[in-house]
Amino acid sequence: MTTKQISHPKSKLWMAAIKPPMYSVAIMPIWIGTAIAFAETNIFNTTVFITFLVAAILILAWENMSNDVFDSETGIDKNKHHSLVNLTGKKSLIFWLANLCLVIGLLGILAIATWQQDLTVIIMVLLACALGYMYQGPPFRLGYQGLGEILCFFAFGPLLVPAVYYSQTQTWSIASFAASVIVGIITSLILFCSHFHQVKDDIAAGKRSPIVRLGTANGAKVLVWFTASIYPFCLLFILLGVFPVWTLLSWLSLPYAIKLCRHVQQNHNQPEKVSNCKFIAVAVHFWSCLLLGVGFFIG
Ligand SMILES: C/C(=C\COP(=O)(O)OP(=O)(O)O)CCC[C@H](C)CCC[C@H](C)CCCC(C)C
Ligand SMILES: O=C(O)C1=CC(=O)c2ccccc2C1=O
Repeated sequence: MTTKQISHPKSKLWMAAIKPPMYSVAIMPIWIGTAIAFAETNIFNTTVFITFLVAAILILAWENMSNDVFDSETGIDKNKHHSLVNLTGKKSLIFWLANLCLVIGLLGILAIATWQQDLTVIIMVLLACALGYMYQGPPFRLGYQGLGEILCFFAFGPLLVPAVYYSQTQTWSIASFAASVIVGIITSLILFCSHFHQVKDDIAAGKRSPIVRLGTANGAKVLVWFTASIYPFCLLFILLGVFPVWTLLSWLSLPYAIKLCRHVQQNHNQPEKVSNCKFIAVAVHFWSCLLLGVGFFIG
């Protein structure tokens, strides 16, 4: 009985620390880049697809583990019980595990570059990783200046999606750049949502997140505009003939987008209630990206 009572919250903390749903932000750009490549060229290289997928998951694991390590140094995570460093008490173990994930992930991308005899993909992924480091690592810590969303947009959007397309085809595509704008915006929205419940801790640690800068009420308004923007963007790309009409399927994610905006508007200043909004944003990301890729496939 006692073991059960203690072990349940502990396992919940571990799940919160590992955050499995968050890994869809690494998977979906690979899906979309590959779907566009297949739709436009009929090329699908399974080995490259699986290698990129596993590498992306490992690189995101590095980003998240090293985030807990770097945040433990600034004191911002002192109340975050689900930080891997706080959970294990072993900062250097987490640091080296993170680096191991990064090295294996980058070796996967290097393998793709070697098969292709072309450094383009590894250079683009290295640039994305550099942005990921600058978000949280010393001496930059740009996330503390409120610049994380811009880095996130470029890393997961215009760097990653065209890199995936290139890994399949060794050419460029306007559609992959257009799709990368949508993927970049939705991924940055997840990061934006993750700040609403942390205002107090962020201010105490000197982190000027966008929500600290704007206030939670204005942040909720900005969220609505950016969330809404992805749907007209999709329509615009269809009207311009860049996307097939079937990509309108991504509009089926609208109920999640509406749920997200309503939830944040109602609870923006109540940390316990708003804290789950980043997972609603993950659902918007998942469904809109999945259906966008399906639209390319059918189209
Ligand atoms: C670690 C990230 C957010 C956590 O932020 P925060 O410290 O506010 O959260 P906690 O409260 O949980 O401490 C994500 C940061 C994203 C970053 C700006 C860009 C990452 C780039 C990737 C490493 C590139 C990935 C490429 C790959 C998938 C091939
Ligand atoms: O823990 C988080 O809050 C986030 C983790 C993460 O990997 C990620 C990736 C891309 C955008 C946002 C986020 C997070 O917010």
